[in-house]
Amino acid sequence: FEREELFFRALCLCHTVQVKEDDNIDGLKKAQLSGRSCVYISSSPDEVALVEGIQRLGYTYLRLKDNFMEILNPKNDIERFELLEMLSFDSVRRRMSVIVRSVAGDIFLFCKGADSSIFPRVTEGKIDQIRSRVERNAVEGLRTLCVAYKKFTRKEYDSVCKLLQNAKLALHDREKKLAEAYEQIEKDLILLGATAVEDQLQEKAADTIEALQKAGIKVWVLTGDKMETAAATCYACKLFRRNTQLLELTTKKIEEQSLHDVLFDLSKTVLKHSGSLTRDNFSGLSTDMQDYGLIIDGAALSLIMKPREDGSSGNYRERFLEICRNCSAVLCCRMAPLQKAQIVKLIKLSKEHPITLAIGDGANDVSMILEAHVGIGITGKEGRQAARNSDYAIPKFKHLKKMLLVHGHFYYVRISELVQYFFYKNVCFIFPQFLYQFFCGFSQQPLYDTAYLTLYNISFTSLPILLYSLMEQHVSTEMLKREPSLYRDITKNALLRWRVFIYWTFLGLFDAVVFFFGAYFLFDNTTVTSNGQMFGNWTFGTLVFTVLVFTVTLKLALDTHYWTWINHFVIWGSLLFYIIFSLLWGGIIWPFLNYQRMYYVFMQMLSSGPAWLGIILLITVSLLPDVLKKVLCRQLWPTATERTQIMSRHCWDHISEFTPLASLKNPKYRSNSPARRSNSHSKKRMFTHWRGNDYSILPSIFGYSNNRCNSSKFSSCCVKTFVRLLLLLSLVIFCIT
Ligand SMILES: Nc1ncnc2c1ncn2[C@@H]1O[C@H](COP(=O)(O)OP(=O)(O)OP(=O)(O)O)[C@@H](O)[C@H]1O
Ligand SMILES: [Mg+2]
Repeated sequence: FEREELFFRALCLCHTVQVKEDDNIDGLKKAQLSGRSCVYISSSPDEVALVEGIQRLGYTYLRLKDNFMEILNPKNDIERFELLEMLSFDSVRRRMSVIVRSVAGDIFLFCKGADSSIFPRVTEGKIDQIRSRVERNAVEGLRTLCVAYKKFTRKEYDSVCKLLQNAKLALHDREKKLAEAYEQIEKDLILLGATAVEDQLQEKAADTIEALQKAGIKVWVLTGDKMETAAATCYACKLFRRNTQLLELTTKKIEEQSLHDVLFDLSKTVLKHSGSLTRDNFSGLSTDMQDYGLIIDGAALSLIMKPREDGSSGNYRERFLEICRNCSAVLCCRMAPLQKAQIVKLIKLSKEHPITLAIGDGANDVSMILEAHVGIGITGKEGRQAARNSDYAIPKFKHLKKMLLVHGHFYYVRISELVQYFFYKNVCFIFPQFLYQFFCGFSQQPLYDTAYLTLYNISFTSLPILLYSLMEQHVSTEMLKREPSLYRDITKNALLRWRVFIYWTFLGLFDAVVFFFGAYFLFDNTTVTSNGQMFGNWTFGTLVFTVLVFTVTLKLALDTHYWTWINHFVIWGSLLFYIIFSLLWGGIIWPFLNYQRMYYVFMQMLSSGPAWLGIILLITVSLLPDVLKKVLCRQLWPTATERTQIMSRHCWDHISEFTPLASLKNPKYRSNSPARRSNSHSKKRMFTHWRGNDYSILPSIFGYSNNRCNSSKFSSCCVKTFVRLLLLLSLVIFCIT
């Protein structure tokens, strides 16, 4: 064969592609019948691309059967090669080889792999020409591979066989021995040529990365690819921009200067510009500063990680991390899979202890996916290995945006409310019992009836928070997607800090004190109902419990922004259920109870005017501090999310004037919008379905809101009507009593 012909045969034979044989037509027939349309599958998309590409030049890989690889050449002859050995690909060696025997009896080794691993092994061929071509292709962002071959004599092949056999049968260090054998076999090659394959970015990759950066997430790219290719990809996905100054920490640089000097120079450069301003460490870039992008390769990384003789490797690592902290993006190229994991670990254990997320699609990403706090696998062309080892699997990279910025945000808010609300409602529940035992000296008797004790957490107050933790959307999905910076409001565990936790606990204690002493003073002054009956201890407990159930449920109603009919059903339903249960529990003589302590207690309590007044006043007083705090904080120090909430109501408010609002493009809103628009014309007001009561309802109830009241049609009206009714009722009762 000529070298050129050998090159094509090498591409046809040196791969792990399988031919999919469906419809009972094997590759051969299919190729002959229907103009060569075989379906190729492989875990490496590059190989599929190469085999398909070579097909266009007239060489069709047909199949591998009984250890014979068949190819159809441009003259329509079928050539058969016996596959003798396969030296499979791995990401450390970065190359693979096959040893085949032609019909004429010639034995060839075909090897293909990364330029960095092929060039040191070739001794012949147009080396310089091909090298410069490969460089040029890589700069354009193409994935390049080099192809080389070697011919074995019979004797040479026998010794190769023996070498491989020994390595394969070794009981100890088999991996190492195999690697050594491969190293010996794949040398003194003759360079045949190089290939370049375009690796297109997935759709919206650039958009996703931009959004992640705006959200304050620092993006690092870890790849096995060549530096030039990887840098071009980073430009294409806007990780590097035109004004990004690239800093290189590569083997080439380290060969010129020592590692120590390179690190020193780089840290001097990055610190010079950042000056006294401290960057937000691992959580993003500031726009007003010079942007730096760091490029580091695998060899340089292993030098940094290598412990020095004096045992002071920590020094280099720290300096490296210091440089990374001051760069807006970091690109790690020519990384072996374990190095990817090493990097993740290094960041994870750095002094800020940032939360790491690794996302990848190939088998070489598995180790870093396992190492990171959150591992995400993309199911795609490179098989399912990454997805199978991940915490979450997604079909496309672009889904990461919605997953983190929308669902991640929602679930964080939901979970944090769930956890703290649970503490809160149980503090409210338990603390009055302590007060009761302490002040009233009833060490044996509980404050609440057994049924109330049992049902408080499992039915009276369980469903509303459950629903909240599944459905709450404090801002709309569209808004979160459009404004990635809202994610910064919840970074660094903002909603589960000690400060917030202590606030909730204090709120619980305050409410408990209000319930108990409120009821206590009420009982001190009014111990007799209108018909002359005395109030007892059980009535006292029932009163406290009623206030408790209403307060904690209404507190959640006030926190809910996203109102659907299910929320209404569950929240008002829970309260209704409590009332109906209490009426039945005390209103009927239950045959299965030996004694009935609660008989007629609830009804008796409701028949007393002061009890009604007490209940309403206590609920209002216990809800008030939280409402006031929220209203004040919203007005004085609003977070970005709160500003968006306020803004979005304004948008709806003036929608008749500014109709082209982005969210109107969303079909969800579009379907509603005509009705809404006509509504807005008549009332000059726009109602939104969600964004129920973000504590601007309450100012509007009390008449001091500067936002025109335009909250959710149903929910806000319900809440407002409810509060107004309560106020009215308490006034009436107050007058009567
Ligand atoms: N099937 C293959 N045969 C020969 N060489 C390959 C093959 N696949 C990849 N290579 C070479 O080995 C290098 C490292 O591959 P590896 O799979 O570790 O990373 P990658 O695919 O380049 O990038 P990423 O880490 O983003 O998946 C590649 O850049 C390429 O040059
Ligand atoms: Mg790969």
